[in-house]
Amino acid sequence: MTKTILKAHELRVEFGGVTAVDKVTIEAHDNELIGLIGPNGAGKTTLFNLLTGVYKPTSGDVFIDDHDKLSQINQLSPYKRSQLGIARTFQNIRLFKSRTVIENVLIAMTAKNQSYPLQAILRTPKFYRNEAQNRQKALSLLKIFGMTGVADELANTLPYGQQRRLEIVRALATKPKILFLDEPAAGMNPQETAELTELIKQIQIQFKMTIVLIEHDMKLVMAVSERLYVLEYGKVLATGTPKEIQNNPAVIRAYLGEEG
Ligand SMILES: Nc1ncnc2c1ncn2[C@@H]1O[C@H](COP(=O)(O)OP(=O)(O)OP(=O)(O)O)[C@@H](O)[C@H]1O
Repeated sequence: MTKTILKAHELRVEFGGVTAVDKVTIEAHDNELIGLIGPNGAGKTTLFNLLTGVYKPTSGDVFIDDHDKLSQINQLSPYKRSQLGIARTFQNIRLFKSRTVIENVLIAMTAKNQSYPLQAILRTPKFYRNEAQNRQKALSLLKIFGMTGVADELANTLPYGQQRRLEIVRALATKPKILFLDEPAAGMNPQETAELTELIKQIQIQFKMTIVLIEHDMKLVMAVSERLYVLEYGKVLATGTPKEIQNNPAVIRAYLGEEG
């Protein structure tokens, strides 16, 4: 039986007079890769912000799996949601640019552990033990992504494609059960996009997590998604497999305009 990991029920948010997300109901299952597509301004990023806690809904609910039952998380902060297993990357890269690659991963790992700052201040033996273990864990994560060679480089010296890759590694370092990727291919060249496509497939196989992906690059999104939701004017216009969506006349019209 497929287990629901994340659910939005009739989710709605208004900014002034604009309803950016309008009664959206979606579901993501265990180990499923969901693509979220739609024309510019359709409400994709706003929906991500509602699901990850940046915005609170005007109405409707967000649920996440918590020990095998769905728990309503409408009022939880992004930090609390990350403790429940939600991680994300952003459209604009948000790395600690003047920190090294491995420091970026370590910061993400320890951010979830509330007792860590106290251990760090007191410099307990446990702190040193954890430090060494975390470094090892960070290095093995970086190894999976072919980044051990740059572990001690400053994040802002990496080429663009690798910075995006590091953002994903950093999100994975929090051991999420659901990963939100907001336009991970934005600004990438075709070679980097092809590498990213393989990377996303590999993450899903190796980490067995639920992934929700916003992406404008149709080749990428169609290659990796098992199921798609199409948003238009803040509403769900269609849902289905990539093949069903590509052949859906309403979706084709939404992308091409009335004459399409
Ligand atoms: N904080 C905000 N205040 C006011 N309006 C907003 C805010 N955030 C988003 N909007 C509006 O909500 C609508 C949906 O925007 P959103 O950025 O979610 O779309 P999108 O599908 O992610 O677009 P894109 O593909 O261009 O990134 C737009 O009309 C946008 O102008």
